[in-house]
Amino acid sequence: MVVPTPAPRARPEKIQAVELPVIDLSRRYEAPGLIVAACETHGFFKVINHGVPQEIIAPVEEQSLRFFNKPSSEKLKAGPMNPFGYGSKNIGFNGDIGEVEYLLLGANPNLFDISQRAKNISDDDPAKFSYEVSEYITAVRDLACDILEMMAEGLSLANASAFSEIIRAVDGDSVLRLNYYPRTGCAGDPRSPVLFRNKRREGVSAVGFGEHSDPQMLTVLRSNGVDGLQISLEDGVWIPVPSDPSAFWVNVGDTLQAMTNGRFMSVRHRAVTNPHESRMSMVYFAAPPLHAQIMSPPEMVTPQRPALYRPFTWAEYKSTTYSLRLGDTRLNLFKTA
Ligand SMILES: C=C1C[C@]23C[C@@]1(O)CC[C@H]2[C@@]12CC[C@H](O)[C@@](C)(C(=O)O1)[C@H]2[C@@H]3C(=O)O
Ligand SMILES: O=C(O)CCC(=O)C(=O)O
Ligand SMILES: [Fe+2]
Repeated sequence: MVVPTPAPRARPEKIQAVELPVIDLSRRYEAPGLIVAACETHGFFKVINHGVPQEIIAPVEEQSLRFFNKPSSEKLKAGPMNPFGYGSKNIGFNGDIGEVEYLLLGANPNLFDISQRAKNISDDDPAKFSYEVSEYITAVRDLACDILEMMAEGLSLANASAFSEIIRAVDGDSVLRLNYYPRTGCAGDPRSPVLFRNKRREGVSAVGFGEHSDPQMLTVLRSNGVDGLQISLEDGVWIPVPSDPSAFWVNVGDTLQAMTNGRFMSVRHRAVTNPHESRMSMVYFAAPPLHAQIMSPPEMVTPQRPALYRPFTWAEYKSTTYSLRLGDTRLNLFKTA
């Protein structure tokens, strides 16, 4: 007789409002120290006065929203997601699902994926859209590199470009992800993976993008003024991240955790939907080239703090990531002991 495995019981979870670190990048003298502190305690912070003009952000956000509002048959022309393109509900290739639609685009200006895809994303002027996306990617990449340089300064590294030069490499593997979370209008949809009551505003919420850490070095995220991102510093406790369209939220990825020998933490996070408004996020993942060796600068490893992870290439880390589930803690597989 086959004994059915009981369905796993949902872990009780708690929502906890916490004040999150805010770094004013116009206060250049204090930013490096504050960024390092935020990366050690939260792996996450908001940047204001970041210098990315609204004129660069708005066209990409508007065109992307227009794309997500198209009928499914049109959107599918920008797919399948392999490895880039349009995807709906399926996240990765190992059975993860969420209440999310997305466009995953290669963000290396030298291997520019968007120029080929733009015609299936923007029908009014694909060349213009491709140009606008490339402007956005350049701006957020420069912002990511500035932040990485401030991190190196805050950590007193001899090489101030130790982190940023990897992201600036001509063959970098960075990615732009445009996520669209329809409002949870379809309560009772049997495909919704997790549904729970939203206590703050009566209604039902679903998990749009499940709990995970980002595998790359640094993530630079903005959303369209609708809340939904949450971070977790403690198992089962979720901290809501208020949306601020004038700012960017930045998080440490697994690769930077490894390069700082565990001093910075790659924060676990997720995105939830709400019954009132749809949400869109634009997420830039700053990644090394495939062949890059991920190892700590010498100052990060001391007799008191021996190497926590063995050296590995980004190609090795990426293929491990893609062989696992979204929520898996893949960096543990690279520990020295
Ligand atoms: C289930 C998966 C989707 C993902 C690759 C993975 O196997 C595990 C990590 C996922 C993630 C999370 C951050 C980024 O959104 C992403 C593009 C990445 O690099 O790792 C996604 C991957 C994806 O959606 O393909
Ligand atoms: O949409 C969001 O706010 C989070 C998305 C995310 O974590 C991701 O794309 O990796
Ligand atoms: Fe993420």
